[in-house]
Amino acid sequence: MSPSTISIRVGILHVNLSLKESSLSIQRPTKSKPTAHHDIAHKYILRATLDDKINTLKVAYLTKKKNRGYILATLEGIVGKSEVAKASEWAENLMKVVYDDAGLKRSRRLLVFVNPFGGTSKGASLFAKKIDPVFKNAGCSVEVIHTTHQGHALEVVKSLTAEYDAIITVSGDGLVHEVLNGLAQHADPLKALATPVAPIPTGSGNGTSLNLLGMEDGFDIIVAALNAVKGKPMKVDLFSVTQGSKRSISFMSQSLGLMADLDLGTEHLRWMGDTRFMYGLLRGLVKFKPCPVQLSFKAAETDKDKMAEFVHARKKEITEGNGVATSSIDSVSGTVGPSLPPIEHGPDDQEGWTTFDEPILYVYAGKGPYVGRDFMAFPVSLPDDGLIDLMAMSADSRGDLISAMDGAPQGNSFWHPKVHYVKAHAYRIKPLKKKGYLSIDGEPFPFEEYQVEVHKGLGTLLSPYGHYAALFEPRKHKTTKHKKHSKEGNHKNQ
Ligand SMILES: Nc1ncnc2c1ncn2[C@@H]1O[C@H](COP(=O)(O)OP(=O)(O)OP(=O)(O)O)[C@@H](O)[C@H]1O
Repeated sequence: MSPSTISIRVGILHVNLSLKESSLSIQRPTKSKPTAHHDIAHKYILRATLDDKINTLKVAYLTKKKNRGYILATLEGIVGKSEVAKASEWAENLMKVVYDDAGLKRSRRLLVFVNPFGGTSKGASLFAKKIDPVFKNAGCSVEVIHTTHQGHALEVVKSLTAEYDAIITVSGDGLVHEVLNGLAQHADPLKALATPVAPIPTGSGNGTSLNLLGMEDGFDIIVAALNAVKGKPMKVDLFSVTQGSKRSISFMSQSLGLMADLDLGTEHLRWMGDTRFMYGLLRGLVKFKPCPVQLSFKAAETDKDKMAEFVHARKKEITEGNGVATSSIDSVSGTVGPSLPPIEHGPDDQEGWTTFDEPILYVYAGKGPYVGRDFMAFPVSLPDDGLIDLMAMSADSRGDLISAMDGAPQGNSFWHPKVHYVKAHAYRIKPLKKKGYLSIDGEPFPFEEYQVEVHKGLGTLLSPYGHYAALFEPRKHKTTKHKKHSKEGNHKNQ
């Protein structure tokens, strides 16, 4: 049987390391505190190695500092000569428990893109000082590319020949968008898109990290680095956005009207970090300009309560281990296929479409609950339901907008009666004026006619949980049930 406890000498202190069921207990007994110890949960352990040339055992792990988030910690100590074989076995056993038994591959091969100009331009130094040491201490092999221009990551990924366990982006959501489009343009796109992508949040829009890691850890670059090392592949739907003959991949959101203005119209305020989105919202409130577009969609579900109950049940199923949201690295990298799925809901598809015929303040569509830390726009979004969450706000009054934004970080806008929310297979936008902003995954696109449809499970992200981390509950009392779209005369069936 493998030894569960090993003793090392750190300076003049003797430290006992005991492997427990769900943690590693580090005991540093002193005269005054003979039972002093702290426990590290298995998920935070990066690696244990024994260097038998210098009889040294090293354990690398993450630990939480008060008011500072997580930091990388290492513990190194000398093993007695007679204990070297035991220490080697102990280290191997620890690696087996924290990687193999958890279905995780050790020492991942990572391709890392660092955008030196993302967010407040701290990506390169954060990578060198904080993120890379986590990868190295976890034993990962790391190939780093500092992007020199927009489209750089796309060009590299498009013609990748080597295989990686994951592609890591050190930037915001824009670089994830670029990488996914590069994978989609690869000669073998389905296999390429099975390579998991994991963001490390150093951009100004980091909604993907929030969705994967949750509100508490979503901006913690160390937790995001841990996700790169130990997260499990989670299949996610991707969208095809078609404008004329041009097809792009979107993974997160498309927005028009107020929600696009507050993002693209505040580019010059990047120094503000994500506070610029709040500034943009206030400016939009003052202007209160309707969005000149016609929206039509192919609905799958229009009942908000049913959506909330379904997402709640699905998360519970995954948390209790009955869901199948994640897979092992080996099983996803085996997927092969010749080309991207065809467009199914092109202009020839005319059956079952509904047109929204009220003046619209904004259209927001996407996947993943958070679009930023101030707005859980799609609280009932699921990674792989094969549907896009589509929201349109009626342009009735400023008061509606203010009340709809009340509780926006918790997803409460969803319940607002003027926020029309459907789960759709596809939707189309026809601009009614020449000028406007169209933001796709936070990137500017031509304000022209387009259509979006969903490809179930086409992309892969790394996730610690196997589901989006956002917390959102079905409402307890259904007192003021929202209007159902199809029955209220808001929409025309074509
Ligand atoms: N070296 C570079 N120089 C200029 N642009 C770059 C570079 N590397 C990547 N980009 C582009 O910068 C854009 C912003 O990236 P990203 O969203 O990841 O960061 P961000 O700071 O959150 O920006 P945004 O707020 O615009 O979303 C993306 O379009 C990306 O392709």
